[in-house]
Amino acid sequence: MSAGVRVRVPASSANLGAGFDALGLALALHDVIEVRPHTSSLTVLVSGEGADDVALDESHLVVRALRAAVEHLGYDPGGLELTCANAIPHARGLGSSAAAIVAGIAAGYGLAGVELTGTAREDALHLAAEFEGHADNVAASLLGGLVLAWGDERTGRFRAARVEPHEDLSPVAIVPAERSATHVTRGLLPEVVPHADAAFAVGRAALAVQAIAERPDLLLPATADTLHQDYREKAWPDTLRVVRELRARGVAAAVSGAGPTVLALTTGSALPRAVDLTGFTVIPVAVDRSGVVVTPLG
Ligand SMILES: Nc1ncnc2c1ncn2[C@@H]1O[C@H](COP(=O)(O)OP(=O)(O)OP(=O)(O)O)[C@@H](O)[C@H]1O
Ligand SMILES: N[C@@H](CCO)C(=O)O
Repeated sequence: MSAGVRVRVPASSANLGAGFDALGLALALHDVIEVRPHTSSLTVLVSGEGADDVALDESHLVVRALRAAVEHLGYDPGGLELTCANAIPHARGLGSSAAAIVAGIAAGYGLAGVELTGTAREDALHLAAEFEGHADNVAASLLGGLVLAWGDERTGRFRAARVEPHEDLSPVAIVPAERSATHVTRGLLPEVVPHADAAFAVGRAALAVQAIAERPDLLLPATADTLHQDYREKAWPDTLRVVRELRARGVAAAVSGAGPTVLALTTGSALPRAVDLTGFTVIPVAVDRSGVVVTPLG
């Protein structure tokens, strides 16, 4: 029987401008969970982010994802002790829910002795994306680097491709204290957008892949958006002010995921002092290139 597993999972920033629900970048800010066999059915201990407010029972997001994974694999892990050391801020647009889901699924695979490679990894991605509702953040947390995510209209399955980001890329997360729930700001989006806005977004999202992988000099035009940021402005007006002021000064800034964090994609230069960042915490954060890592406990 497995002595348990340790799982390290990265944060992520989705959209990256116009790549709504399609592009994601893994960030080197990690939650670490450990899962061990236990005599009682379930014990959950949480430290760090969310310690005061997440559920400590079967409804805990990591537990729900782990249960879904072992059920999918036909494995019964018995009683479990889960400890979570969380560093990813919750409800700020840094993919905390996706990281929790990927951590739970990876732990389930680890307990069942199934390596997250090949078709097992493809299955895990689909399972995680079904949980989250879209694949951009979960793909980044699973695979690391830059990810391009899509749903296959033939099979109904979520898929993702990984691209290696340029070595000079230096993301900066500009994180406000306020939270914003993704399901709330998704509710602010329109059913349809003008064709010209869709055409603009297609070009910029495609450009974003090239800029992040090969051409950091193109990051500013590559991170312009017409699909979601303005529609969500009333949820976080100060976030959009910061995005606009940074962009006006040549910094490739976009709303991170569903906000309210601002992601600046720099090549190491300092942020302009003229932009008022009062109330925000500035966190330079490297690209995570490895994705989720599962280690057996001895
Ligand atoms: N490590 C975790 N353990 C348990 N629950 C979590 C964890 N991380 C996130 N959650 C749950 O997910 C919620 C946040 O999810 P939400 O999708 O709104 O934001 P996010 O994932 O941080 O940001 P975004 O999706 O915009 O990148 C938290 O309020 C909490 O209920
Ligand atoms: N693409 C998602 C990312 C946040 O989960 C959104 O913007 O709603």
